[in-house]
Amino acid sequence: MDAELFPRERAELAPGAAHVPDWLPAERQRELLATCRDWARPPAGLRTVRTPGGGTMTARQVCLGLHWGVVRACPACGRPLRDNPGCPGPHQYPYAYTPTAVDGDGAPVKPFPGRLGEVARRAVADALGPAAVPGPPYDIALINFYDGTAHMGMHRDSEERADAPVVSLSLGDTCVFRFGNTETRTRPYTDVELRSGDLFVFGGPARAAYHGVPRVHPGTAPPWLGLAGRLNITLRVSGL
Ligand SMILES: O=C(O)CCC(=O)C(=O)O
Ligand SMILES: [Fe+2]
Repeated sequence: MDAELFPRERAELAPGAAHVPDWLPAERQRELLATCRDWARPPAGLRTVRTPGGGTMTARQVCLGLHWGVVRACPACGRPLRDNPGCPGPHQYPYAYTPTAVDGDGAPVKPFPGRLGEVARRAVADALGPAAVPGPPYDIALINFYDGTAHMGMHRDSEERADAPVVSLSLGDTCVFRFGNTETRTRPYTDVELRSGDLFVFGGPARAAYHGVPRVHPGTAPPWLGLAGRLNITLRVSGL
């Protein structure tokens, strides 16, 4: 057993940003992992994400509800985004949400299951209190798979058109999660360890904070889970 000398405490990193260790019981983690494996299958399954500069992200991803990725044209009006500053389309160049895996196999994205929305609402209530639970339903999941060498640079989750809290669930290997500020990709930031079963929620004044995953610690997943690597599931309200 990985008995802790001191139990890990829940922590509010900033107003609106909370880390709740061990939120998901072992059995729920196993179930969620099994469904992630189903979602990762084609069509519109796990893919390597291209970045605007022609590179690729090291974490691989599958989306539910709406597909997140780099687009060349406005999903609303079809014109090249750079030529289209006045378009009311729901995009923020060069990333956007689209109904199909435009940068993958082109298939329609898998639906967002209502039960994940319930998980998200419970998570927000537990982490930030019932008043923080948003009115509109959660309708997007981004599932990122990290092998031992993958990481994610500092970024903001800004393609949504709603300010509902982002709910993050982690499975498998422990990682360093860097939670920063709303102004810059650099300091001040706080590094927290996210382990299998941990919940992290950021909403309110922390919703637009930069964050990233500088490191995964390979081989640290709980042996009973049966996962080599790390999965992170973020649940979001699109507002689209
Ligand atoms: O893997 C994580 O913990 C964070 C993922 C993330 O920031 C994202 O999907 O936008
Ligand atoms: Fe993010």
